[in-house]
Amino acid sequence: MARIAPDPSTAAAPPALEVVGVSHSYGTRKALDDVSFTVPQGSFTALLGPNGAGKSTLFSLVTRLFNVRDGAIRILGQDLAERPGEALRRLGVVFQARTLDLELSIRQNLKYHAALHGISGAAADRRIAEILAGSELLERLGDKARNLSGGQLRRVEIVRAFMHRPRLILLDEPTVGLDIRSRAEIVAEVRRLVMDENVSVLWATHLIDEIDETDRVVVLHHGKVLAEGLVPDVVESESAGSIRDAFSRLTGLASRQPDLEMVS
Ligand SMILES: Nc1ncnc2c1ncn2[C@@H]1O[C@H](COP(=O)(O)OP(=O)(O)OP(=O)(O)O)[C@@H](O)[C@H]1O
Repeated sequence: MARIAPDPSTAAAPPALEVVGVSHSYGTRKALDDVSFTVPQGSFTALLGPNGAGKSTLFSLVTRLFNVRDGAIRILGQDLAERPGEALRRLGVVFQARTLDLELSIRQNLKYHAALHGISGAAADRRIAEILAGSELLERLGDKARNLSGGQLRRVEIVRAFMHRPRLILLDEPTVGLDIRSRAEIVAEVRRLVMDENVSVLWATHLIDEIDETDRVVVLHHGKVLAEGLVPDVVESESAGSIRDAFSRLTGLASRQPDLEMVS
C-alpha cells in the first residue's frame, strides 16, 4: 500500500483520529480488513471509496454503534474502548441518513442537541447565531424542518454537529442525493467552518470531485486501505496525472465516470 509520511508540523500533536488495525465482519463477510490510517489535527481528510468499500461500517465503529473487536480507535489520543465518554465528547457526526425531527423547528432541533451536550438555552442561542452568522438559515430558525429543502436540511445537520464545539467531525457522504449546487454549497460551508473553528474532518465520499488538492485522502476499497496521504503525494506515488487517475490505478476501477456511484 502507498502510505505517505504525515506532515511533520503536526507530528507532535496526537492525531484527531487514529484507526489502528481495525477489522469488522458481518457473519462471514469481511467489511473492514486490518484498516489503519490517521486524521491529523487540523486536516480535511477524505475517505474515498466506492459503494460497499466499508466507509459506513468504519463510521459505525468510530461512533460506537458497533464495538471495536479487532484493533483500536483513538480520538485525540483517547481510546474509544477505554475512555468512550472522553473520546465521544470531542466528536461531531453527520450520518448518511437524515436525523432531524421534521415536526420541530430548526431552532428546536439545534437546541435539543445542544441540551444533550449540556449547553443551556441562552448559550445555545449564542452558539447558533455564531455558527449561522451571515447564513440565510438564520431567518429560517422558526420554520419547521419539514418546510426546508433537502440541501437546507443537510446544512442544519452540519450546524448541529458543530454545536458542542467538537474537535473532530465525521461526515458520511453528506451530499448524497443533492443537486450539484447544493453539493457545492455544503462542501464550501464545511470547509469554511473547518477554517473558522479549527476542527479536523473525516469526509466519507465516493465523489472524487469533492476532493481538493490540499486535502489528505485515504483510499478504501473492499475493506482495505490502498493509499493514504496528501493528494499531490498520492498522485505522485502512483505516477498518475490526477487523483481520479491515481484512484483508478489503485483500484482498477474506470476513471472516466463522473463519480463512483455505479461501481463496487
Ligand atoms: N448490516 C450488514 N449486514 C451484512 N453486510 C453488511 C451490513 N452492512 C454492510 N454490509 C456489507 O459490508 C460491506 C461494506 O459496507 P458499507 O456500508 O460499510 O460500505 P460503504 O462504503 O459505506 O458503502 P455505501 O456507500 O454503499 O454506504 C459491503 O459489502 C456491505 O454489503
